[in-house]
Amino acid sequence: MTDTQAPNPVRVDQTEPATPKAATHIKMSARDVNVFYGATHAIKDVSIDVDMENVTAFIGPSGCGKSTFLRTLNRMNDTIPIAKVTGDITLDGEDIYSPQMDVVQLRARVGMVFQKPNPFPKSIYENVAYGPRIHGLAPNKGAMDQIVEQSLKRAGLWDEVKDRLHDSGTALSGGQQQRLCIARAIAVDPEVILMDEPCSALDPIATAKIEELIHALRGKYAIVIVTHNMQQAARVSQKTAFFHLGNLVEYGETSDIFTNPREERTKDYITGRYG
Ligand SMILES: Nc1ncnc2c1ncn2[C@@H]1O[C@H](COP(=O)(O)OP(=O)(O)OP(=O)(O)O)[C@@H](O)[C@H]1O
Repeated sequence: MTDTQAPNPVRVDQTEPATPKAATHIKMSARDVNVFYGATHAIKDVSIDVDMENVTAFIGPSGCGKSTFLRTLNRMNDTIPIAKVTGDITLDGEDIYSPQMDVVQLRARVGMVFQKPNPFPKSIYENVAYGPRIHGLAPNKGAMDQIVEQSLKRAGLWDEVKDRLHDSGTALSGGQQQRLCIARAIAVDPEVILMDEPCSALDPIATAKIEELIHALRGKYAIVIVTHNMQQAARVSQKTAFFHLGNLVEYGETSDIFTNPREERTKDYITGRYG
Protein backbone atom coordinates (compact mmCIF):
# COMPACT_ATOMS: atom_id res chain seq x y z
CA MET A 1 0.00 0.00 0.00
CA THR A 2 1.14 3.48 -0.56
CA ASP A 3 1.46 4.92 2.90
CA THR A 4 -0.25 8.18 2.23
CA GLN A 5 -0.51 10.69 5.02
CA ALA A 6 -3.74 10.57 6.95
CA PRO A 7 -6.39 13.13 6.18
CA ASN A 8 -7.34 14.72 9.44
CA PRO A 9 -8.76 14.00 11.87
CA VAL A 10 -7.45 10.44 12.11
CA ARG A 11 -10.26 8.07 12.96
CA VAL A 12 -9.59 5.83 15.93
CA ASP A 13 -11.12 2.34 15.91
CA GLN A 14 -14.00 2.79 18.33
CA THR A 15 -14.90 -0.92 18.20
CA GLU A 16 -11.90 -1.66 20.38
CA PRO A 17 -12.65 -2.07 24.04
CA ALA A 18 -11.18 0.67 26.17
CA THR A 19 -7.63 -0.13 27.12
CA PRO A 20 -7.63 -1.64 30.57
CA LYS A 21 -6.12 0.82 32.99
CA ALA A 22 -4.93 -1.89 35.33
CA ALA A 23 -3.62 -5.41 35.17
CA THR A 24 -1.33 -4.93 32.22
CA HIS A 25 1.76 -7.08 32.20
CA ILE A 26 4.83 -4.98 31.39
CA LYS A 27 6.80 -7.14 28.99
CA MET A 28 9.64 -4.81 28.05
CA SER A 29 10.95 -1.70 29.78
CA ALA A 30 13.42 0.82 28.43
CA ARG A 31 15.02 3.39 30.71
CA ASP A 32 17.11 6.36 29.59
CA VAL A 33 18.02 4.73 26.31
CA ASN A 34 20.35 6.60 23.98
CA VAL A 35 21.54 5.44 20.58
CA PHE A 36 24.46 6.93 18.67
CA TYR A 37 25.59 6.21 15.13
CA GLY A 38 29.09 7.61 15.38
CA ALA A 39 28.46 11.32 16.07
CA THR A 40 24.72 11.13 15.27
CA HIS A 41 22.63 11.07 18.43
CA ALA A 42 19.62 9.17 17.07
CA ILE A 43 17.73 8.33 20.30
CA LYS A 44 17.74 10.63 23.33
CA ASP A 45 16.91 9.41 26.84
CA VAL A 46 13.93 7.32 25.87
CA SER A 47 12.03 5.50 28.61
CA ILE A 48 8.98 3.42 27.79
CA ASP A 49 7.12 0.30 28.91
CA VAL A 50 5.63 -2.12 26.42
CA ASP A 51 2.88 -4.39 27.68
CA MET A 52 1.43 -7.74 26.65
CA GLU A 53 -2.17 -6.72 26.35
CA ASN A 54 -1.91 -3.84 23.90
CA VAL A 55 -0.47 -3.30 20.46
CA THR A 56 1.99 -0.41 20.68
CA ALA A 57 2.58 1.83 17.65
CA PHE A 58 5.64 4.02 17.15
CA ILE A 59 4.88 7.03 14.97
CA GLY A 60 6.75 10.17 13.96
CA PRO A 61 8.30 11.91 10.98
CA SER A 62 10.96 10.29 8.84
CA GLY A 63 14.32 10.08 10.58
CA CYS A 64 12.91 10.61 14.10
CA GLY A 65 14.37 7.31 15.28
CA LYS A 66 11.38 4.92 15.30
CA SER A 67 13.22 2.05 13.60
CA THR A 68 16.39 2.70 15.56
CA PHE A 69 14.53 2.46 18.84
CA LEU A 70 12.58 -0.62 17.69
CA ARG A 71 15.86 -2.34 16.87
CA THR A 72 17.21 -1.72 20.36
CA LEU A 73 14.46 -4.01 21.68
CA ASN A 74 16.05 -7.13 20.23
CA ARG A 75 19.59 -5.86 19.80
CA MET A 76 19.41 -5.66 16.01
CA ASN A 77 21.62 -2.57 16.33
CA ASP A 78 24.43 -4.93 17.34
CA THR A 79 24.75 -5.70 13.64
CA ILE A 80 25.65 -2.05 12.86
CA PRO A 81 29.28 -1.53 13.87
CA ILE A 82 28.99 2.24 14.49
CA ALA A 83 25.83 1.94 16.59
CA LYS A 84 26.20 2.39 20.34
CA VAL A 85 23.33 1.87 22.79
CA THR A 86 23.32 3.12 26.39
CA GLY A 87 20.67 2.81 29.11
CA ASP A 88 18.69 -0.18 30.31
CA ILE A 89 16.27 -2.43 28.46
CA THR A 90 14.65 -5.39 30.16
CA LEU A 91 12.50 -8.29 29.02
CA ASP A 92 10.43 -9.55 31.95
CA GLY A 93 12.92 -7.80 34.21
CA GLU A 94 15.97 -9.40 32.57
CA ASP A 95 18.64 -7.05 31.19
CA ILE A 96 18.82 -7.81 27.45
CA TYR A 97 22.17 -6.02 27.10
CA SER A 98 23.85 -8.05 29.83
CA PRO A 99 26.93 -9.98 28.66
CA GLN A 100 25.18 -13.17 29.76
CA MET A 101 22.29 -12.61 27.34
CA ASP A 102 22.35 -15.07 24.42
CA VAL A 103 21.49 -12.80 21.49
CA VAL A 104 20.28 -15.64 19.25
CA GLN A 105 17.89 -16.70 22.00
CA LEU A 106 16.84 -13.09 22.57
CA ARG A 107 15.93 -12.65 18.90
CA ALA A 108 13.76 -15.77 19.08
CA ARG A 109 12.01 -14.35 22.16
CA VAL A 110 11.72 -10.91 20.53
CA GLY A 111 11.03 -11.64 16.87
CA MET A 112 11.09 -9.11 14.07
CA VAL A 113 9.21 -8.56 10.83
CA PHE A 114 10.73 -6.14 8.34
CA GLN A 115 9.42 -3.59 5.89
CA LYS A 116 10.16 -5.74 2.86
CA PRO A 117 9.06 -9.38 3.14
CA ASN A 118 12.26 -11.43 3.24
CA PRO A 119 11.47 -15.15 3.08
CA PHE A 120 14.43 -17.48 2.67
CA PRO A 121 14.82 -18.90 -0.87
CA LYS A 122 13.49 -22.21 0.43
CA SER A 123 10.12 -23.96 0.58
CA ILE A 124 7.23 -22.53 2.57
CA TYR A 125 7.62 -25.44 5.00
CA GLU A 126 11.36 -24.86 5.42
CA ASN A 127 10.89 -21.13 5.99
CA VAL A 128 8.79 -21.91 9.05
CA ALA A 129 10.73 -25.02 10.19
CA TYR A 130 14.15 -23.37 10.06
CA GLY A 131 13.93 -21.53 13.40
CA PRO A 132 12.40 -24.40 15.40
CA ARG A 133 15.10 -26.69 13.97
CA ILE A 134 18.05 -24.50 15.02
CA HIS A 135 16.47 -23.93 18.43
CA GLY A 136 15.77 -27.66 18.89
CA LEU A 137 12.03 -27.15 19.41
CA ALA A 138 10.80 -30.23 17.53
CA PRO A 139 12.00 -33.70 18.58
CA ASN A 140 10.66 -35.40 15.44
CA LYS A 141 9.03 -34.82 12.07
CA GLY A 142 5.49 -35.05 13.49
CA ALA A 143 6.25 -32.34 16.03
CA MET A 144 7.79 -30.16 13.35
CA ASP A 145 4.78 -30.65 11.08
CA GLN A 146 2.58 -29.48 13.94
CA ILE A 147 4.67 -26.38 14.61
CA VAL A 148 4.62 -25.49 10.90
CA GLU A 149 0.86 -25.98 10.65
CA GLN A 150 0.09 -24.07 13.83
CA SER A 151 2.39 -21.18 12.93
CA LEU A 152 0.91 -20.87 9.45
CA LYS A 153 -2.59 -21.00 10.95
CA ARG A 154 -1.76 -18.27 13.47
CA ALA A 155 -0.35 -16.17 10.65
CA GLY A 156 -3.58 -16.61 8.69
CA LEU A 157 -1.80 -18.33 5.79
CA TRP A 158 -2.49 -22.05 6.26
CA ASP A 159 -5.58 -22.31 4.04
CA GLU A 160 -3.78 -20.59 1.19
CA VAL A 161 -0.64 -22.75 1.30
CA LYS A 162 -1.52 -26.10 2.88
CA ASP A 163 -1.50 -27.87 -0.50
CA ARG A 164 1.82 -26.41 -1.60
CA LEU A 165 4.03 -26.41 1.45
CA HIS A 166 6.99 -27.51 -0.64
CA ASP A 167 6.75 -24.68 -3.17
CA SER A 168 9.21 -21.85 -2.76
CA GLY A 169 8.32 -19.13 -0.24
CA THR A 170 9.55 -16.53 -2.69
CA ALA A 171 6.84 -17.57 -5.20
CA LEU A 172 4.09 -16.26 -2.91
CA SER A 173 2.51 -12.82 -3.32
CA GLY A 174 4.01 -9.95 -1.30
CA GLY A 175 1.24 -10.08 1.31
CA GLN A 176 1.53 -13.86 1.60
CA GLN A 177 5.32 -13.54 1.93
CA GLN A 178 4.85 -11.07 4.78
CA ARG A 179 2.46 -13.46 6.54
CA LEU A 180 5.03 -16.23 5.96
CA CYS A 181 7.62 -14.02 7.69
CA ILE A 182 5.18 -13.56 10.58
CA ALA A 183 4.67 -17.37 10.70
CA ARG A 184 8.45 -17.75 10.77
CA ALA A 185 8.67 -15.41 13.75
CA ILE A 186 5.78 -17.18 15.52
CA ALA A 187 7.33 -20.64 14.96
CA VAL A 188 10.02 -20.11 17.60
CA ASP A 189 7.40 -19.25 20.20
CA PRO A 190 8.27 -15.58 20.71
CA GLU A 191 7.05 -13.37 23.53
CA VAL A 192 7.33 -10.10 21.60
CA ILE A 193 6.92 -9.37 17.89
CA LEU A 194 8.46 -6.19 16.49
CA MET A 195 7.13 -5.01 13.13
CA ASP A 196 9.00 -2.35 11.20
CA GLU A 197 6.55 -0.82 8.71
CA PRO A 198 5.29 -4.30 7.80
CA CYS A 199 2.74 -3.06 5.26
CA SER A 200 4.65 -0.36 3.44
CA ALA A 201 5.44 -2.67 0.50
CA LEU A 202 1.91 -4.12 0.33
CA ASP A 203 -1.29 -3.24 -1.51
CA PRO A 204 -4.43 -2.24 0.45
CA ILE A 205 -5.93 -5.75 0.49
CA ALA A 206 -2.72 -7.37 1.73
CA THR A 207 -2.36 -4.53 4.23
CA ALA A 208 -5.88 -5.16 5.57
CA LYS A 209 -5.01 -8.85 6.07
CA ILE A 210 -1.89 -7.98 8.06
CA GLU A 211 -3.90 -5.53 10.16
CA GLU A 212 -6.54 -8.23 10.85
CA LEU A 213 -3.72 -10.55 11.80
CA ILE A 214 -2.30 -8.00 14.23
CA HIS A 215 -5.75 -7.83 15.88
CA ALA A 216 -5.87 -11.63 16.12
CA LEU A 217 -2.38 -11.88 17.61
CA ARG A 218 -2.95 -9.14 20.17
CA GLY A 219 -2.56 -10.47 23.68
CA LYS A 220 -0.77 -13.66 22.58
CA TYR A 221 2.39 -11.65 21.99
CA ALA A 222 3.45 -8.16 22.95
CA ILE A 223 3.36 -6.39 19.57
CA VAL A 224 5.18 -3.21 18.63
CA ILE A 225 4.66 -1.73 15.18
CA VAL A 226 6.50 1.13 13.52
CA THR A 227 4.34 2.90 10.99
CA HIS A 228 4.37 6.27 9.32
CA ASN A 229 0.75 5.74 8.35
CA MET A 230 -1.22 7.39 11.15
CA GLN A 231 -4.49 5.80 10.10
CA GLN A 232 -2.86 2.43 10.44
CA ALA A 233 -1.57 3.29 13.92
CA ALA A 234 -5.10 4.36 14.88
CA ARG A 235 -6.58 1.14 13.47
CA VAL A 236 -4.22 -1.43 14.93
CA SER A 237 -2.84 -0.05 18.17
CA GLN A 238 -4.12 0.73 21.64
CA LYS A 239 -0.95 2.54 22.75
CA THR A 240 0.96 5.04 20.64
CA ALA A 241 4.40 6.57 21.12
CA PHE A 242 5.19 9.73 19.16
CA PHE A 243 8.87 10.30 18.40
CA HIS A 244 10.42 13.52 17.13
CA LEU A 245 14.11 14.23 16.52
CA GLY A 246 15.14 11.23 18.63
CA ASN A 247 12.93 12.18 21.58
CA LEU A 248 9.90 10.31 22.81
CA VAL A 249 7.54 13.28 22.91
CA GLU A 250 4.38 11.57 24.09
CA TYR A 251 3.25 8.05 24.91
CA GLY A 252 -0.26 7.07 25.84
CA GLU A 253 -3.49 5.51 24.76
CA THR A 254 -3.92 5.72 21.01
CA SER A 255 -7.33 7.37 21.33
CA ASP A 256 -5.82 10.13 23.50
CA ILE A 257 -2.82 10.66 21.24
CA PHE A 258 -5.04 11.13 18.19
CA THR A 259 -7.93 13.02 19.74
CA ASN A 260 -6.49 14.84 22.71
CA PRO A 261 -2.69 15.02 22.61
CA ARG A 262 -0.99 16.75 25.51
CA GLU A 263 2.00 18.05 23.57
CA GLU A 264 2.00 20.75 20.91
CA ARG A 265 4.46 18.77 18.76
CA THR A 266 2.15 15.74 18.77
CA LYS A 267 -0.80 17.91 17.82
CA ASP A 268 1.16 19.49 14.97
CA TYR A 269 2.15 16.07 13.65
CA ILE A 270 -1.24 14.41 13.83
CA THR A 271 -2.93 17.40 12.25
CA GLY A 272 -0.47 17.16 9.37
CA ARG A 273 1.43 20.36 10.09
CA TYR A 274 4.72 18.57 9.50
CA GLY A 275 6.15 15.13 8.83
N1 LIG B 1 22.85 2.50 9.96
C1 LIG B 1 22.87 3.80 10.22
N2 LIG B 1 24.03 4.49 10.19
C2 LIG B 1 24.07 5.81 10.47
N3 LIG B 1 22.97 6.56 10.78
C3 LIG B 1 21.79 5.93 10.81
C4 LIG B 1 21.68 4.52 10.53
N4 LIG B 1 20.37 4.18 10.64
C5 LIG B 1 19.71 5.31 10.97
N5 LIG B 1 20.54 6.36 11.07
C6 LIG B 1 20.19 7.75 11.43
O1 LIG B 1 19.50 7.73 12.67
C7 LIG B 1 18.39 8.63 12.64
C8 LIG B 1 17.10 7.85 12.91
O2 LIG B 1 16.85 6.98 11.80
P1 LIG B 1 15.69 5.89 11.80
O3 LIG B 1 15.83 5.08 10.57
O4 LIG B 1 15.68 5.19 13.10
O5 LIG B 1 14.40 6.82 11.73
P2 LIG B 1 12.89 6.46 11.38
O6 LIG B 1 12.06 7.32 12.25
O7 LIG B 1 12.69 5.00 11.48
O8 LIG B 1 12.78 6.95 9.89
P3 LIG B 1 11.90 6.42 8.63
O9 LIG B 1 10.47 6.66 9.00
O10 LIG B 1 12.35 7.29 7.51
O11 LIG B 1 12.23 4.97 8.45
C9 LIG B 1 18.45 9.32 11.28
O12 LIG B 1 19.15 10.51 11.45
C10 LIG B 1 19.22 8.35 10.43
O13 LIG B 1 19.90 9.01 9.40
